Amino acid sequence: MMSRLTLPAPAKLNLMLHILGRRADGYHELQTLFQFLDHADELSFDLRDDGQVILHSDLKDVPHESNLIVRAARKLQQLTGCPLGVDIYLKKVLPMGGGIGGGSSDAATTLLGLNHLWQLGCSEDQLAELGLTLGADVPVFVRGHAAFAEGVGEKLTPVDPEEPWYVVLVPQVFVSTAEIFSHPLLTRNSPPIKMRPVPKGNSRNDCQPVVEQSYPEVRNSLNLLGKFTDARLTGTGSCVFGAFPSKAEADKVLALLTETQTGFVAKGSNISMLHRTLQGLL
Ligand SMILES: C[C@](O)(CO)[C@H](O)COP(=O)(O)OP(=O)(O)OC[C@H]1O[C@@H](n2ccc(N)nc2=O)[C@H](O)[C@@H]1O
Ligand SMILES: Nc1ncnc2c1ncn2[C@@H]1O[C@H](COP(=O)(O)OP(=O)(O)OP(=O)(O)O)[C@@H](O)[C@H]1O
Repeated sequence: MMSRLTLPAPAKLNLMLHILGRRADGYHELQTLFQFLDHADELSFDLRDDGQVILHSDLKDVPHESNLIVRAARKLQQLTGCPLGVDIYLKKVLPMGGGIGGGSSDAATTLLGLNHLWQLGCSEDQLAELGLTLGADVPVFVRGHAAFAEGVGEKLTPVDPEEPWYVVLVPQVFVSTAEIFSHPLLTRNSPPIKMRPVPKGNSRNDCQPVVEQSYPEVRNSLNLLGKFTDARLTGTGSCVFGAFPSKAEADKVLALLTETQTGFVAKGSNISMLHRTLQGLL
């Protein structure tokens, strides 16, 4: 009998995000740079032999069957014909609708975790392809390496940017990704850039102007963090981040902002916590 498997589902940042155009199906062509954070949800998997997938979580707003964790597990059963089931326990740490990819990361951790628990032997390519059907951000979490992404986010080139400490502020608003991508004023015609070398400094997120305009809380957080360092939106928000050379400096800045802001400090990492944990199991 295999014991319980516990794995992290870390957050990501989009260090830059350019929108190049819109495809016929409404999805947008992007260029973005993904890096992981050492800050994560935690998922535990207990094997069941009756084929049932049961998620135990305190997430009240997401119905069981539409949770990306359950959807990922079911898709994996369908792909492989696996007769086994699982009890999954979710400890939610990452803010939802924050642009740090919590739901997508949970899905990826479920795919890799169940591939291990159910001993399916699926390749990373297969899991990344399946992941893309769950969300544009899932493949990078399946791969687990910081990357330039093109296409809708699925064409990944691994890269190794610096790994600073980040202050991430979490404005208390929910930003809908679909709403931002359908905004009439969104920039959709950025020229493609050369993805190498890794662009440094003054890069931008094309979603930021429309998000700032629609959500004054986000603009406020950007202004506050911007007093200390270059501050930017991740994904479609609401979270904003800034880099610092040490944990001590990041902690100091967060402490100065805690009166009005919610946030956390986390190290950037080019190999995701999930993959570091899985490597430790082998
Ligand atoms: C903004 C990013 O977080 C950057 O990493 C991702 O591109 C969004 O990834 P995600 O949350 O996994 O997005 P999905 O769940 O696939 O899509 C949510 C909605 O965002 C829009 N969407 C998303 C990704 C993309 N490249 N173009 C889009 O237009 C679509 O309207 C879609 O209905
Ligand atoms: N396991 C899950 N955790 C969080 N959200 C989930 C989960 N499953 C489904 N969802 C749904 O997905 C929505 C987006 O959640 P998520 O936390 O991934 O947002 P996000 O950080 O903005 O993601 P992204 O950066 O990919 O745009 C939630 O509002 C919720 O309805």
